[in-house]
Amino acid sequence: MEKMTQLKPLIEVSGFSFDYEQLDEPLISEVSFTLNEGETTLLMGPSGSGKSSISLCLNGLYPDAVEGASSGDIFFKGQNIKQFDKGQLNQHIGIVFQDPESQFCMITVENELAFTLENIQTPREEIETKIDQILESVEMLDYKYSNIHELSGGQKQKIALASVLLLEPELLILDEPTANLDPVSSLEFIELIKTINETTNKTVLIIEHQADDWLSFTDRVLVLNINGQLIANEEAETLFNRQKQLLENEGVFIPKAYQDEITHPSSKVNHSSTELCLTINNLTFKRKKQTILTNLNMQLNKGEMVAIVGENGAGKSTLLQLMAGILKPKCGDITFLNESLTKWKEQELRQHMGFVFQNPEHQFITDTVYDEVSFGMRLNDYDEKAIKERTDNLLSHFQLSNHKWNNPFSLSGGQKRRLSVATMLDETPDLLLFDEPTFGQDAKTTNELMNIVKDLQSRGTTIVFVTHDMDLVDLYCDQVYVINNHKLAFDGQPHKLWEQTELIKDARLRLPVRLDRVQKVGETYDLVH
Ligand SMILES: Nc1ncnc2c1ncn2[C@@H]1O[C@H](COP(=O)(O)OP(=O)(O)OP(=O)(O)O)[C@@H](O)[C@H]1O
Ligand SMILES: Nc1ncnc2c1ncn2[C@@H]1O[C@H](COP(=O)(O)OP(=O)(O)OP(=O)(O)O)[C@@H](O)[C@H]1O
Repeated sequence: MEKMTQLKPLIEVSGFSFDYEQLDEPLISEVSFTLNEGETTLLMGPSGSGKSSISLCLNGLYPDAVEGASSGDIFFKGQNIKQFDKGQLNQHIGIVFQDPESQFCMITVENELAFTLENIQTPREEIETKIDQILESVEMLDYKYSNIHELSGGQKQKIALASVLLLEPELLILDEPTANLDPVSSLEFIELIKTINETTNKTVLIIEHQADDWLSFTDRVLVLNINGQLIANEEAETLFNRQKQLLENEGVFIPKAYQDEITHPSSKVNHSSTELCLTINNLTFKRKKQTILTNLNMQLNKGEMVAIVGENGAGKSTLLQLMAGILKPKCGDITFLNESLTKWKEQELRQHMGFVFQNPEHQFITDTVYDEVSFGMRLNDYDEKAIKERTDNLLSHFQLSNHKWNNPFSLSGGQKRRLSVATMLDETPDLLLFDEPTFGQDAKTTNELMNIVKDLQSRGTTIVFVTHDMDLVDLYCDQVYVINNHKLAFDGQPHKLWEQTELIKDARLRLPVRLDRVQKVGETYDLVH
């Protein structure tokens, strides 16, 4: 891509440090870098390294909005950001937060977008057209009058982006923007950002754990390490070719095009028995008048690991909540361990079944990370010594020991996800339902999380997870279910699904990387096995 020959700095960060009062060590340590006008920069680093925090410092929201302090300087177009009025920088530097829910103020999609436009004094007669145009560009026009809180996770993410794009900021910061998008929406989203970057010369900063799909228009990659130091600031090609080991040690995902080996699922061990764990018979589910699922039948065996996949809004989370007994079907029946879900007592059901919500915050109920993990053990009357031992063990497994006494809401996105999983492991459940288990995780924590899940599976737990990550399905699952057009469109082993070209297209999925044609720097090779 042709970029401007004369690089003009938009943001200059100079010897910048930042710390939260709550943390023992400074989070960001004397970092310096420049974001030039029109450039696209990727910011990578392990979970908890401070990526979201530094991006909130760039638009002046932090340190004022939190109990924290900074030193060093940040300049926007040559002017120190301390000299800008509060709120003024927001119009120049737009952030799409990691958790899109946290940025909504209004109830409906239309009102949310109108509110944004009113705030920047858009003439009344232009508002409707601008809303329609932006919704069209993120393929959400059909949801203009919807209640935002009734949208699926991926749909919320698209509305959050639309809202920030309306501000026409000069710097667009996207914090893990595709984490909840289905594979095709994710590629389309990246294409949209690429077009915006190319046609409007907007500067873009993307925070992502998996860089693969962004590389075609990334100018530079910045990498923070867990001590908040900037350990890389260079072009992707040199970085991933020359610094692979360093990045791997930090837990950073190496893009597939730069990996020597692509993991093949041959090592998968099948732990499933022929005994049934959960059965769904003729399930049909509607929300208000909208049909979500029609006539679904499923049988999950004990010790099986299965994935539910499908496009955004297909009904995956709804299905998971039905399996957990959180939603009740009006038509059809769900049987868990040979007993209809309607007959289970709530407390007993929760002892046998774990549920990890799509948004981890929805399940936090205490004030400290330690209490959150030990909560279930207390309900089950464990003695204090056993509680302490098991809780400390889980915290260490999930790399949360340093945050033991912190408030769960103050954790980073990846840490919140790990905590939400840890809270479900106070006992070995018969069934563990996960909504997007690995989103927001770096390479190391993804591996560790999946190892913990595999270990549970080997002890007989049936694992069901909703995911948009086809590599995860390929590597770990015995069975995969595809929800498409309200129906169960596929039920079988992952390698059989990869043969269903039409369905993959129709359900907006993609092939796992080992089966995709991979562009390895300088050569093209076909990895179809
Ligand atoms: N408001 C806060 N108060 C105290 N500590 C915080 C607060 N927000 C974040 N932290 C801590 O700061 C560290 C960095 O968090 P941040 O969200 O910036 O990380 P990140 O690199 O974006 O992580 P992830 O990849 O998991 O999203 C974490 O250890 C987190 O617990
Ligand atoms: N609380 C709710 N009230 C009404 N409708 C809802 C509610 N939650 C979800 N929906 C709608 O139900 C449909 C299915 O949503 P669901 O969250 O199950 O989809 P999903 O497949 O998990 O999507 P994603 O991949 O985007 O998370 C969507 O069209 C959504 O708008």
